[in-house]
Amino acid sequence: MEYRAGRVFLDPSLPGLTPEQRRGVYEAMTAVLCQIHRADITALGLQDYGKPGEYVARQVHRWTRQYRASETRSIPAMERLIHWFPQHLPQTQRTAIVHGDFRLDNLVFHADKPEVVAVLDWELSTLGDPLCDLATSCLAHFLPPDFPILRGICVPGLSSLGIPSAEEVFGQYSRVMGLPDTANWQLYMAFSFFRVAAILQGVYKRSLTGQASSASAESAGQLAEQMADLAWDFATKEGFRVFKAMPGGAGAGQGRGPGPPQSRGLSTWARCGPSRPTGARPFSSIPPSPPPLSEAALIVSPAGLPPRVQNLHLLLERFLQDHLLPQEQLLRDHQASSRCWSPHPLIEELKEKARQQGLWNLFIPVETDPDCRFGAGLTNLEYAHLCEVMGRSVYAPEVFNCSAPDTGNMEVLIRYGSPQQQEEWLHPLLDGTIRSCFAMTEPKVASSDATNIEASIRLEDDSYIINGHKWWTSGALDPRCKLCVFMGKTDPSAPRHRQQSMILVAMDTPGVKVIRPLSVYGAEDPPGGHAELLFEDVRVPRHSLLLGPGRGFEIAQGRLGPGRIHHCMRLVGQAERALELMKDRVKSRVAFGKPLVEQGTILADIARSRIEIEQARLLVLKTAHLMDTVGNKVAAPEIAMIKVVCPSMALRVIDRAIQAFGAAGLSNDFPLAAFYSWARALRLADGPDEVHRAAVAKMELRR
Ligand SMILES: Cc1cc2nc3c(=O)[nH]c(=O)nc-3n(C[C@H](O)[C@H](O)[C@H](O)COP(=O)(O)OP(=O)(O)OC[C@H]3O[C@@H](n4cnc5c(N)ncnc54)[C@H](O)[C@@H]3O)c2cc1C
Repeated sequence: MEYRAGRVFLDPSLPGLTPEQRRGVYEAMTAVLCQIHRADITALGLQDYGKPGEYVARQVHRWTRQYRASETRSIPAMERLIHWFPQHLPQTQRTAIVHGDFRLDNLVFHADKPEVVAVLDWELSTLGDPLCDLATSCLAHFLPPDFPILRGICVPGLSSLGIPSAEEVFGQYSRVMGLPDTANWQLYMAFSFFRVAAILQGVYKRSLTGQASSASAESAGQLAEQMADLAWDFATKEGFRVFKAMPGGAGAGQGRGPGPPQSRGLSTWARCGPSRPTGARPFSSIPPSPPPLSEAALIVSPAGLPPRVQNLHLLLERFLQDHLLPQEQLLRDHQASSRCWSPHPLIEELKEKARQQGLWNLFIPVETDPDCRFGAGLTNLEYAHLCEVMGRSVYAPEVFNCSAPDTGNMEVLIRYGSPQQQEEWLHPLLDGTIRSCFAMTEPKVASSDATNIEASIRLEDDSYIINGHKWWTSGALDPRCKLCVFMGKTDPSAPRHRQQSMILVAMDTPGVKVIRPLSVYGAEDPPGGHAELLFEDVRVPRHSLLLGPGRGFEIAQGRLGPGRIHHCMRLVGQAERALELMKDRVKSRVAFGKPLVEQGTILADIARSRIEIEQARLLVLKTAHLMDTVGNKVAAPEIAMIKVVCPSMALRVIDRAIQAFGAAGLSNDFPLAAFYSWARALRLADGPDEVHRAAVAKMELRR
């Protein structure tokens, strides 16, 4: 050993470096690992440095033993892994010097150049399978930034930071080492996380016996389970790869066989990095009718989500718990104060925090944004679980830049906006620096039938002149609202569904007048509100029209599908929170000599609520799954069904919670009253129940 001066990077996201410098650092890391693995053991006289061969098998055995010795309860994923590994050991293993703990913070870098000058911490080094080191070097790729024992870089948009994805790291390694491929890398990731889980379980056991005492030691038990789940997720992907490679395996494709039946992990992996193979999710070749739902295809619990999404789920839950729910009363009080029409500064602070954690623009479906240019590349099904968490607080969607009507407007701009429209409006919306509204409904006509809309959009020279009377334009009163997506008629003589167009109107254009805020059960929902607006000879440039004249319905269809399901996902979350509040309340209040929870009617109400939430959630998840696999058009019956089911379900659950709370349930001291009025509004907003039921019946009769 010798003294070497240089830099040690403790934060793997490498703050303060440019994307090129970050890439350079990660490439140097893999390059030095190749150098270590190339070392000639015999020439160095290190033949006895460890046992040759069977390294992974021995390691699995060793960590299984360690785990068993510190087991405090059964961790299902550990049991599955212990059974799985011996049957899936690598067929061929090279032997090299293995560092044993090869991580970025164990390297010293040159002061100016992306070059490793020293490798530290060799205490676990031995002879073994070098791919284990490579997998260890990629652990951070699958952990969130605030993971307690190892800072992670599992955030959306990793490639924009310049950091190569784990897949790219494995690719670089196999190129430099001249290996044919490292197709079984997921096995090595599974092993690495298995080892981390076993270590954490050991820490947890020591905390129980008083040998290790800190808050993080106590939480190690929970983390051990999470790591085991992550390991199992990689194991299932590896199992699926082997299954596909077996004669008849891939072609059979029926989800039956020795491997797990779904490739969800593979597609998730493909979406994580910039090198997502084109055609990995063949949307265009999807059959037109819904395929049978296999058990694994429909992930009904967050525990079944791919690791990256599980992490987002965990981060969201923690964010709500730590930062948002404790501040809700403050925000409610602000909304009831005389300053209510100015957004509370806390919201902007929380937005910044959420953004730093990668909890930002998660709503954009991978189908709309296959290269993850704007969002996190989640499927609707994955987002359903995350959006449900956001539904727990009425303030959450805005904090994560996932709130209506901005989400619908952003999706419209991604799908149909010209580069100029995207530059002007989409980017500030994605950044959360402005907000927007959507003006379709009019007071003078029954707007549940959008063909009734009377507002006019008339071409004059190089401008469109807009005239119309709108109401219930949500969000229009927010001082940050700069854009209105306006629906009106460009050609009243065209066929019924070709008369309407959508056009982008800057809110400060002369002629846009706010008449008043409308109220829902007396509440004006500041600072966005629901505005009655007058558009009088509003002149906007010709290029503000979206997609083209007469294409308003086409855009509305693209806009409303995802928007509707997002409302439903959030309503499931609202209902969950209402039930949770109800359970806490009835355990702590005593009436007529016993806790309320012991009253039969209360028990029946709790049971009814649980049953109804589960039913609604399953239908929401099925709808999301269909949207992912067969598209919004084929999923139209389910989209209409959930739009009817969820608001009514939430209303019943929230109403029972309010009843159990007594008068307090109606007050501003709890979120229940706001939940109730919003759920009620959603029986109308985005189309009344009757219209959706009529659509379901029509489609049913056509079947
Ligand atoms: C809180 C809130 C926020 C909103 N935000 C927006 C927004 O941001 N932008 C926007 O443009 N609009 C918004 N809306 C308006 C909403 O979309 C409309 O209220 C809705 O489409 C119904 O239109 P309407 O109010 O004109 O009702 P109408 O069309 O007059 O219908 C009235 C009733 O008639 C019945 N009905 C209608 N059709 C049928 C049928 N086929 N069969 C049987 N019965 C039927 C239903 O009971 C319906 O509720 C919002 C509404 C609310 C409450």
